[in-house]
Amino acid sequence: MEFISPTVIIILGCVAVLLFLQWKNLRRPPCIRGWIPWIGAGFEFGKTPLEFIEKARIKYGPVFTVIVMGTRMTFVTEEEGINVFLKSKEINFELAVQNPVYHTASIAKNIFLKLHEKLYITVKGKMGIFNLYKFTGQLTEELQEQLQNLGTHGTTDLNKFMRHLLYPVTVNILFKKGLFPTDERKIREFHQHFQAYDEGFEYGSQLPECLLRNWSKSKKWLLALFEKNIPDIKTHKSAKENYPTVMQAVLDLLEMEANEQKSPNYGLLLLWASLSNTVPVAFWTFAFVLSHPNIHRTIMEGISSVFGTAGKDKIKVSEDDLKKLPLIKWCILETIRLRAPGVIARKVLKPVKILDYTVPSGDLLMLSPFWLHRNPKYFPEPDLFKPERWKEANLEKHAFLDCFMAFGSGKYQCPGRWLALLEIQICIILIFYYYDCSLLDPLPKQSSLHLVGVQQPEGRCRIQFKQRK
Ligand code: HEM
Repeated sequence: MEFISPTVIIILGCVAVLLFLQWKNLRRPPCIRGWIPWIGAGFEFGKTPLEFIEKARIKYGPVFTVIVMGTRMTFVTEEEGINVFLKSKEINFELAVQNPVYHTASIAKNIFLKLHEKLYITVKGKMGIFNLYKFTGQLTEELQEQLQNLGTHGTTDLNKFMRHLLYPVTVNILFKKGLFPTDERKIREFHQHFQAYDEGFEYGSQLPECLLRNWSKSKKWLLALFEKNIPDIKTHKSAKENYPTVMQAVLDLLEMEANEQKSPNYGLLLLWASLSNTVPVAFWTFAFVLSHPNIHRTIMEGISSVFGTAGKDKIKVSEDDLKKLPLIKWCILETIRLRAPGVIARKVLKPVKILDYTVPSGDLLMLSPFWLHRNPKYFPEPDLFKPERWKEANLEKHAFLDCFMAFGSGKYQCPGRWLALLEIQICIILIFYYYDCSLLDPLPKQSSLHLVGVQQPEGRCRIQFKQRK
């Protein structure tokens, strides 16, 4: 009988260990690839993407990859993966969004990469916490102006109402006072095109424009609107406010960088970013408050104690007034927690290890704030609307609750977050100061059709309003 020499056994053992280690290192997360090449799991995923993610997590575990339209998306849903998403130097925001930016705003990838950081710093500075006070007076005035058109009483669709209020206010503040049309027909056109652009944004960010005719028409209409108005925005000096608007600061930077021809395209991006999430969040906050009578009553009492009971005169809202009404801010944040964006994305630059898996470079690493906010480990009783949980947050120091990720994370988290909160706070104060309101329909369901941005309502939701005496 022949024996294998001990040396050979040792060598074979070493080879086996090496192969095992290599296999372990290259072990990729479970992958859902569908059965049609390139399209991958596109059809299943596209039907209800939010539900798809949760079902996949239950079936495949905390890290899994989905192939959709040739793109590998690796989802992380638990601590270790989330830590990599938040802290690893091997993942990148700009490379993850350059493609969607190219498709939705026709900004070439090299221009986007060259200018992104400078533009981000400019926009963040203009809307940062220390400059916020500059917006308070103007927001209050613009909102009051819009509310005057509402009349003394009536019934209206809440979503439409929020659009009619916030489209003009946001455009006039971020771009130029008076830029939003006042003529009925033009207002209708703006609404129609912005809504079409917003609704098709997710498909528009992935598919060639020639496949989306109506969406493309609305995109061109909005670009033409900016093309026409850029010279005016640039030279406009407000009689009252003598500091440049956010868009004026962007235009100055583009001029310095010799990229003025892309001004309308950046105008379109700013317009979409400023409205697409803020309007539905205002809608949901209002609907949540009205469907919780105790909270509604406490808010009304708070507003009366700060501004008086009758609601006819124009009021001024100060930083101090806002501090006296913390429940309103908690309601907004609790709403954003419950209706948070479906996903945020980063590009993997070098392979990263998560649990026992290696996520290869080139993958999009995806985190779902929506599902993270529904994890009872981080948010007890996650499905309940509980504004009081925000008592725990150090909002004075501008910190949210741990694991609250609705505004993204890291270096490039949403630069408009403080402005969005301020705008909705003042909006709620003014509506409740002037009107008694009630819901005529049950709280609508949230649509699970979209992953980009916050969830939209599904079905109608009307309110009744009556001027307070
Ligand atoms: C409740 C309302 C809002 C929500 C939930 C929201 C959420 C987000 C999220 C999740 C991101 C991506 C961040 C990341 O991936 O880490 C983002 C980016 C951005 N947001 Fe917001 N946002 C809101 C309101 C606003 C407003 C009012 C503005 C402007 C006035 C704005 C301007 C932007 C811009 C310009 C970016 C891109 C930043 C970059 O390119 O680096 N957002 N937002």
